[in-house]
Amino acid sequence: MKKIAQVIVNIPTRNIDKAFSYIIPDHYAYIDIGWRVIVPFGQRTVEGFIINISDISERDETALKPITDILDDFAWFGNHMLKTAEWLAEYYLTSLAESYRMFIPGKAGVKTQELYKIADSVSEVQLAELKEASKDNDNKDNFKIIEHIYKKGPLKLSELRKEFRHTISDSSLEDIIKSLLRQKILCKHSKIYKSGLPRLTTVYSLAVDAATAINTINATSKRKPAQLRLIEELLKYNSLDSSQLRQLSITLDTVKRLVKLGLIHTKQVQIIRDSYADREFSAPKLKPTQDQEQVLGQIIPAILEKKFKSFLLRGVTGSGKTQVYIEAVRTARNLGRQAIVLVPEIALTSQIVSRFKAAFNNDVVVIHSRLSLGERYDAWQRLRCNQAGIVIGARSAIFTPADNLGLIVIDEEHEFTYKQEEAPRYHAKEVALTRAKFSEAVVILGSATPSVETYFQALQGEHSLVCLTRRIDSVPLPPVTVVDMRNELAQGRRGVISPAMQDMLSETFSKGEQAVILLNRRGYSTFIMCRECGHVIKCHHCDIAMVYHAANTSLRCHYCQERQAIPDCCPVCGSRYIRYFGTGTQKVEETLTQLFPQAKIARMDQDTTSGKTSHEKILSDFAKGSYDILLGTQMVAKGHDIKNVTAVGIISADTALNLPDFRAAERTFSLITQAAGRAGRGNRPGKVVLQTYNPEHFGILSASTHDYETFFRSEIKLREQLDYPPFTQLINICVLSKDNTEADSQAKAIVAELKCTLRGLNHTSIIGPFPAPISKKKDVYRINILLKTRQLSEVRNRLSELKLHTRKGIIIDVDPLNVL
Ligand SMILES: Nc1ncnc2c1ncn2[C@@H]1O[C@H](COP(=O)(O)OP(=O)(O)OP(=O)(O)O)[C@@H](O)[C@H]1O
Ligand SMILES: [Zn+2]
Repeated sequence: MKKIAQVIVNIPTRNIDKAFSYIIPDHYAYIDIGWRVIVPFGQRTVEGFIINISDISERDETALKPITDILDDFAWFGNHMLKTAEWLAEYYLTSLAESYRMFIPGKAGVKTQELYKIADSVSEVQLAELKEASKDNDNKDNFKIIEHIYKKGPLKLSELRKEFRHTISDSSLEDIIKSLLRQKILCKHSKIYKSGLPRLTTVYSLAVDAATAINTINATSKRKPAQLRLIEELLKYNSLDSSQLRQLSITLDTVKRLVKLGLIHTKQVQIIRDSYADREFSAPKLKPTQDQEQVLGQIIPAILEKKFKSFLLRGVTGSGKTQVYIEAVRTARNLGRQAIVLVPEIALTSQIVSRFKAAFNNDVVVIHSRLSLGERYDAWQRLRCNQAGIVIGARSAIFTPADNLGLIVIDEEHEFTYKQEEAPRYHAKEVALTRAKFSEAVVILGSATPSVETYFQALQGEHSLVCLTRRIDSVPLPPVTVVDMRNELAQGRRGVISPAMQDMLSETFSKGEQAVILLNRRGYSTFIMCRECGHVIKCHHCDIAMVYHAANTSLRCHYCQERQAIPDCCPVCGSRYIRYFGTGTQKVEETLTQLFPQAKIARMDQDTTSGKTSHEKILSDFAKGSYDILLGTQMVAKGHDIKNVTAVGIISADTALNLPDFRAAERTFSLITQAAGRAGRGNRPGKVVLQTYNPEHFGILSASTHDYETFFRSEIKLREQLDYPPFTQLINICVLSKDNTEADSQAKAIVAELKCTLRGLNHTSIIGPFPAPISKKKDVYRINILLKTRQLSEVRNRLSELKLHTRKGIIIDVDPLNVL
């Protein structure tokens, strides 16, 4: 009997949020839940995912349309992937399509192309009439277009543009097409292509034994030498593909002739693209230390048990967490299970990639943003056909279609990059924990500075806490000297580099060692403020301070790229004391060059790393010793392990403290601790100088002693007092509109609705509406409503009934990390 499939159609429209039913035709009777299919949807043909199958009723048989095609010859979604996708939509209040498509390379398995064709209802007679009418001048162009489409068949707009580029302007062409569509002479026709499919190549091999081949050639052929050589090569290599043939200078003609004679046969095989395939990696084989053994002693049994369990691995900087991950992954692989390793950013973490590659070779697949769609598809394909079992990638790699997942590692779990700031606004840690539950896998969350929420959960017993409290070989953590910049100023020292930092640097260079200097800003001097009236020059579109760029002496908005000239005087009070404020990397670079003319400086910030490989290149050149100083923004503080770095200078530790965000202290603590942790990782002691205007701040004090526990105890008290996460959970609702009053009234209306919906719920409050800290972005006004609750799932259920997330101009962010 025929069956019905419930299909989620993969179109990113938020107001369609349910599955649709289609008939499974007899020739696809074998397809099942989790398959990707192609279905008609309204006027269109789209990709869909089967999430359920049921029996057919008589009524369905006539009312429903059939599935038209399939995309793969296997079920793309395993059972736990389907469950994870369903959970994702529910938890983050996004549409089903938005969450299922996360598991597809490029988020879609098909590409659609709009074509224009003559409507079926148009008859020859009508065409003749139109031709007649076109003699009248006004309609000449119309008929030219009709005639062309009639002759050529369905065409793309770009093809029409090209054809008529000399005779009809683009805008009138579009007008004419619109009018012909209205008159129903033309109609739209969408054609779909399967995208990101396996790449195939033809492989040639002998179809008969060599003697037969040679005899046949000798008997029939004129161009014997080339043909005989081909047979010889085939005997040597067994089979050859076209690129190998090219290398051997054997022409396709020669091959074809022998195919025709039936001496050679051809086969299509899939080529799997792997951009790391030819690269060599090496790393010393390390025997786990006693501390690592002790931690692994808890993790490995859990992996062997094939049951869900999560660990928080808190290990000070340089304690050898990577080696723990490697041993854990080895255990999962020995069981034949797969592992996903998440890192904050591939470009900044090439060292961890190299270590895994050195340990596991081609069993590792690296997913990064530079992969083409096809390469991404192939990476996943290698996993499916068991050519590889370990995936390393940034947050989206958590959606890797691995069917037999045994372990998920999240390195530097505190990093904010694990949260996606566009729909679906998921946090990779939450997805990982959920996926691991469904697949009975182990999760390791690793960090020297775990997020306050994760550590709290671990103390509550949600994760098993395992610790590495010492660096490898008990190398001491570097001592931190705190310089109070207020004192410096009081003593008339206005330089960006304090004498203490200068001394540390000269000593470092005199020993041939290297330094990292961190500055949490970019630009020359970041913003421009009037010293008399305090006015700050802001972007007209985004309500955020414009950033000064010395390279082209202009001001630029980092949100919308708008440029402005630098004013001579304050636009508000007219004062001429409109001065550069703040310090940027370029200015620090200038100062360093003056102080240490011999030192070679590598600057790493968003300006110098816009090229594709520049992050990796700068870091690897620095690691090789081509530079003395690595200077830059946050990115210089992360993940690298360079033994010759013995000094770390932190120029201004306070910038993050001033952000309008309850996590400001946490961000500052973790940034300083991570940066300081880059120093002295080899056998030479490290040193850190930390400049600050807030030396009493508990975040800065505890970072200066690498003291996570103390930081956590102070921070968690504040969170409890203010009722912030982890004691509550937040949902941010942002209302967007180009019209300020409209945004305002809509926000007020939503608050009224929320009050009604959430009535009677304890420990739940509605804060706002208030303008977002960045109250305007790209000319769109933004108003926030913040929900704070201890009953997230109930609040989510009620919001889901309100269907807020399907409305236009509303962004819902569950567990937001950033409400700017
Ligand atoms: N068992 C071992 N024996 C010898 N050296 C080791 C061992 N394990 C790790 N190391 C070395 O210790 C150094 C620090 O390790 P790793 O980079 O993994 O630290 P980490 O804990 O990830 O630090 P961070 O959090 O600062 O990134 C590396 O150079 C690594 O090669
Ligand atoms: Zn702007």
